[in-house]
Amino acid sequence: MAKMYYNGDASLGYFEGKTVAVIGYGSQGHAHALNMKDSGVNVIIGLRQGKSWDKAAEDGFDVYSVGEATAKADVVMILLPDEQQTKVYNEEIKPNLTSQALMFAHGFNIHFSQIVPPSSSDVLLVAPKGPGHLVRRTFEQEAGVPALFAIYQDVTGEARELALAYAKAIGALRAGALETTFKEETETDLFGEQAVLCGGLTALVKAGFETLVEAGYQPELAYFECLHELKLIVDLMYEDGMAGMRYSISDTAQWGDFVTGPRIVTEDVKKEMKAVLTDIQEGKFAKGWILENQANRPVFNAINARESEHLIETVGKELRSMMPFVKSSRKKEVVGSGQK
Ligand SMILES: NC(=O)C1=CN([C@@H]2O[C@H](COP(=O)(O)OP(=O)(O)OC[C@H]3O[C@@H](n4cnc5c(N)ncnc54)[C@H](OP(=O)(O)O)[C@@H]3O)[C@@H](O)[C@H]2O)C=CC1
Ligand SMILES: CC[C@](O)(C(C)=O)C(=O)O
Repeated sequence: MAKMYYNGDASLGYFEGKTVAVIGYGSQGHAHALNMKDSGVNVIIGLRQGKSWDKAAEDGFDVYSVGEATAKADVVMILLPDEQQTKVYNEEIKPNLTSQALMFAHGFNIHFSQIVPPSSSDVLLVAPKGPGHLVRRTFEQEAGVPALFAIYQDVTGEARELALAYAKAIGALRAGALETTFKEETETDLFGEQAVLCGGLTALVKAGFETLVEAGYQPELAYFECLHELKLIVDLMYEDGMAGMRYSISDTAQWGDFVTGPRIVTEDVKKEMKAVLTDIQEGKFAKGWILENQANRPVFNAINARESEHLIETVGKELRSMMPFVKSSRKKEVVGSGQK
């Protein structure tokens, strides 16, 4: 088994007398900043004027422009949307860099050569394997979300100590961290979110919901069956693996799981997954996403509008409004682009 790193493998001593600038206060930004503050780290925030600025100030942080925060810090963690990082880096971060360590939560821009860092900075990533709002929520519950860390450039000889200290400060070492490379983190993260966690999952849920509704079943029932219960099933897998989930479900369900699952996710689906991975590895996906942003997101916006009007969303909104115990990260956090 690969070496895993836990709280005992890291020291927060790295941060003594140092300041960390968190650039961006969205999904990941607010979680890293608040968790680090609660861990005793001196954190400042770099932003443009707007909703996130107001929220970070309300949360008690000293907030500066991106350039000012960079200049004041020893460590700069870039938690801007991937597609905006290059411009902000070139215009506001780079001119203020002396020898600050430069950090990322995803390797996209370094791996695909959109950001070329100076040779004077340590360059590393700490990438939580979970949404930012859960990075914060689990931290508050004395738990954590696991993370990957990778060193791209180690000028000071302290980059690894920083990576582990940072992972500890945001609570990731309560769950465990694994060392990787920028290439491996970037390619696997893009694959996971496209093929399984976001793209694969939403397509599967929608297909199930549409199949039931088109066959004349009630949309509310289809929502409970294909979306709501998914969380309850995944919770069991999160707690005890697939065997744990299968322990809790009926034997009838387990038999259906065994004989029908492979009819849904066929060898053809796996073949397509391999093609998706190849597109990622060859930079085709990255190029498409970069160009889509340069064109002002015509395709992204069209699909986003269409998706938000899907029956599963309107029915789900209505049903969830009757379940006040269902936690919503959006109710508390209105900042960030919400695109990731
Ligand atoms: N979302 C997630 O859970 C995960 C994200 N990551 C990585 O973390 C990084 C951050 O992503 P995420 O947290 O989703 O981002 P969000 O879209 O949630 O937040 C982005 C933040 O950046 C600010 N911002 C945007 N543009 C600018 C700008 N031009 N100047 C200054 N501030 C700006 C936004 O402020 P404003 O309110 O002004 O728009 C907002 O505070 C990415 O590299 C992503 O890949 C990694 C793991 C999981
Ligand atoms: C699954 C999406 C993710 O990769 C994540 C929350 O880890 C992201 O980039 O947002």
